[in-house]
Amino acid sequence: MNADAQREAVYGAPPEMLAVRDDLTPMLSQYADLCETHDDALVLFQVGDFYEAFCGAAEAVARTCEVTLTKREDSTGTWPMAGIPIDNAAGYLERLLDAGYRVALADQVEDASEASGLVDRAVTQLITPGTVVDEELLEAGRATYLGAVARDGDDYGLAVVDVSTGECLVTGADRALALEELERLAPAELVVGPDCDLPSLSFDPMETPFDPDAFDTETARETLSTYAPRPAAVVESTVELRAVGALLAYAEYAQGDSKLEYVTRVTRFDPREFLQLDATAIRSLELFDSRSARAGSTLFSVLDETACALGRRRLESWLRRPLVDQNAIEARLDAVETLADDALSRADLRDHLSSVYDLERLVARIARERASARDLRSLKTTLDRVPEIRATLDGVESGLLSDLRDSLDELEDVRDHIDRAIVDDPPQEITEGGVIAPGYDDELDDVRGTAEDGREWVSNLEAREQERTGIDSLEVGYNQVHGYYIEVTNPNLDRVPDDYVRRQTLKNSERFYTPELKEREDEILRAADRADSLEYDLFCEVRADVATESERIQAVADALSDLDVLRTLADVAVANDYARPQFHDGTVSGASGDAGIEIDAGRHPVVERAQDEFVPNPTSLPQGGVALITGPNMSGKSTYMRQVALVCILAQMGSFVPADTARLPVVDRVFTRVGASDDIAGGQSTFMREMSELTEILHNATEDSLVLLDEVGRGTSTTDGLAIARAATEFVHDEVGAMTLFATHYHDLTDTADEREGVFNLHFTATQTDGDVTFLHSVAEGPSSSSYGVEVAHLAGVPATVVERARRLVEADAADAVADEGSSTKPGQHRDHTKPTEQTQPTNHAQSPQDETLAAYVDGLENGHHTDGDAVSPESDADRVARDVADELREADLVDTTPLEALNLLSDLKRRLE
Ligand SMILES: Nc1ncnc2c1ncn2[C@@H]1O[C@H](COP(=O)(O)OP(=O)(O)OP(=O)(O)O)[C@@H](O)[C@H]1O
Repeated sequence: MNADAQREAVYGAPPEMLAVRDDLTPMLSQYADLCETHDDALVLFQVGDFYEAFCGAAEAVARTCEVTLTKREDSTGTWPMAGIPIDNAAGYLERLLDAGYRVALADQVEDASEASGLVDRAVTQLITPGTVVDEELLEAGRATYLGAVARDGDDYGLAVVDVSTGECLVTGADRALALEELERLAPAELVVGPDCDLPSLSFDPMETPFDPDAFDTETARETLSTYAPRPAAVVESTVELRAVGALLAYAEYAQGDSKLEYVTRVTRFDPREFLQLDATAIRSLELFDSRSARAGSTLFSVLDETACALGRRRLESWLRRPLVDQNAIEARLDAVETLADDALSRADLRDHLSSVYDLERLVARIARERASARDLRSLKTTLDRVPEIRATLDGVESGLLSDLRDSLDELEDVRDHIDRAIVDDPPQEITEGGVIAPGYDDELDDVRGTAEDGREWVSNLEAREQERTGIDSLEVGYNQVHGYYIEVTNPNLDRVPDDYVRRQTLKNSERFYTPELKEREDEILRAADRADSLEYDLFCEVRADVATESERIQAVADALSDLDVLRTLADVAVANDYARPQFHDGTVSGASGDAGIEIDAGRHPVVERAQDEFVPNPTSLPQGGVALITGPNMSGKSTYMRQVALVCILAQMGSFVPADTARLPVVDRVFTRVGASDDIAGGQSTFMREMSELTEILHNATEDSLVLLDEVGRGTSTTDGLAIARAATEFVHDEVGAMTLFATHYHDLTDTADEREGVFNLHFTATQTDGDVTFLHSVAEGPSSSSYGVEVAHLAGVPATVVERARRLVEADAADAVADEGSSTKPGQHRDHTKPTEQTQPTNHAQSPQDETLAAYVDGLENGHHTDGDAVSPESDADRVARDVADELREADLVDTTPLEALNLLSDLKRRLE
């Protein structure tokens, strides 16, 4: 049995109970019923202060939570049983979730003391990765999404909801785009509609089977209409409607079949309204997760100076979805600039925002009737900061900041209500009194007065009775079991008056009560009980009243989230010396002239923080330009390429950038094919993965895209790899026109620059002394002459004998190559590195408009010409190159040449000959 099957085996009613169903005790019968109606989860059944599970489920709970497996015995049998204490259930629930269980909490839904017979129980909450709402089980700064996908032919609908905050998003797209969006949102749990047929994803959501009828168009419309009166105004297609309808239906089911009152807005978005970043780009640019040894160093960690959880979640969402609307970007940049120039306001804002509670989750708890009196007070404390925050923003220049200021509703009515109703420092429990402030409710004040008078009477009793009896040691006390008593020590018992009634005998004393004391006691207890239940009712009323303002509070939360991010970006810009990026007018394709990427002294925001010194580098990548970047291993090629992409991403999320100046286009997508990594889980070899990522880029990149290619082709033989690299470079340049940075160790590729105007060479250099290489990390024009691979191997500690042998092999190979070229290559017979062999031809998918061009392109390469019709004349070129090489060899001064220089020269000559 696999793990899933093992878990599912304990869902549903235990077969051994079903076998004696009619004989079960009423309680176990109720348990079996609830297990049957919730047979997609492990039912935890409230019995007093514990959640209990029986039979197979008990064994699973005992094993997973490391609690004792006990048994419950009754007339119908002996049932294995395990229980977890409700008071600290969170830790145990987390273990069950981590082990992959779905858990249904069957709570007692009536007061056990008021129940006649069996206490009523119902499943109030399903706990699964996408439906958890308990603060302890949620990550503070990260949205936890529950998602649903629906399909209609080639169209997909995708919806997500964060049940802890009420954020609900829906979108629709073709398969590729929908999958990309799914990867970007990475819901923790996914309800998959009929026929969706999803591929394996790069994250690992729990896939939840749910009633396929929920995806039915009419059912979905009905579900959505309780959240949005006019569903048609929210979604743009039935497939979107089906996704969001099913999503909300499942979320309601998970919350004990109740409407999610705090989902006050369903927001539709179009993925094309954002800079598209697929999972590969997000991963390889290390936006959120670090793959390198510098664990924890990600772009997000560099940016995360947020003051509150609201800001942290918003920052994550801005970084995942940079904008493409230039006006919106500029509005954010204006706001960041305003705050960057105003250290005082920035500090004030930080101060205020750091005492802001997680309003979104508070509101959700309030609406779900799970908020405590402390939660209401936290809400009040947070709202108290709003006027101060507004005041900080008084007279700000930025349009966005003043809009945010205006949307900060001070919610005076809500604040005032909470302030009047709830005491300053309420207890955690809401059923035991002490929650409602004096003066809020007349009846409560009366009842409290009665109890108070009674207590006062009791507190004076001791003195009165001492005087009446003449027993100085007489004491009045109280205990939970016996209530109030008058205690007299044994030597004084003969002085006890007649109206004393014996209550309890101790070793050295006797305890008594008087009829009057009893009467007062009953009065006090009645009044205290009445006060507690009145307080509870009043508290629920206040909570319900506040819940009706959810939408207003959410709007404040929204504005505070944005503010915290803008303030954070300003802080980061100042602390790290970032500059405001300038955008060209319109996108690349819409502009003329200087439309490419121009960065002066750019830095990699994460690497620069991880080391003492960082060498800034310029970038000048014109529209449609392809930069081929060569240089030794470890010289900084990948860092350089990534820093360009990160600058673009930062700029489009509204952040300043690590550079002296940056003039940028608005790019529509950032594509990366960076580093060779196996996708064993996805069943792809390194090379297959590399090729499918390349295919993805060649199909989808546009002239507004930025493409990073790092060592494409290295997963196969040199000849094939080089051919693929060359064909891809030419295609990206000739057909796609995307701005491209291509790092390569194929030095032979660099001559593409001679053939195509938009292709140019950049290289990174290193100096070598006594066999050791020092990297300069600075980019320069033109191709590099050597990769210094053997020297880097030496630096990395490869044993000296191996390094020495490698060095000799390289020298011999270079010498052979020269000899080969001299003896066997005749003009017109040079090796054609551009010609892919059969098994490496890119597959013709013929799916996108670019496919046909791509296929034609590869055809062209095979037939020795290019699709752009530029006939090259290999023979005359070869003659010329051979002559130049011969001249250079003749002129070389071998006496003053170091072995490395000789090797470089050889490599260069060889490259040119080939
Ligand atoms: N501009 C820079 N200034 C200072 N250090 C740098 C710079 N660029 C890169 N480095 C350092 O050099 C290391 C190697 O850089 P990087 O991985 O970019 O090299 P590479 O040329 O892509 O190597 P390979 O070809 O082996 O993939 C980085 O981890 C970083 O520590």
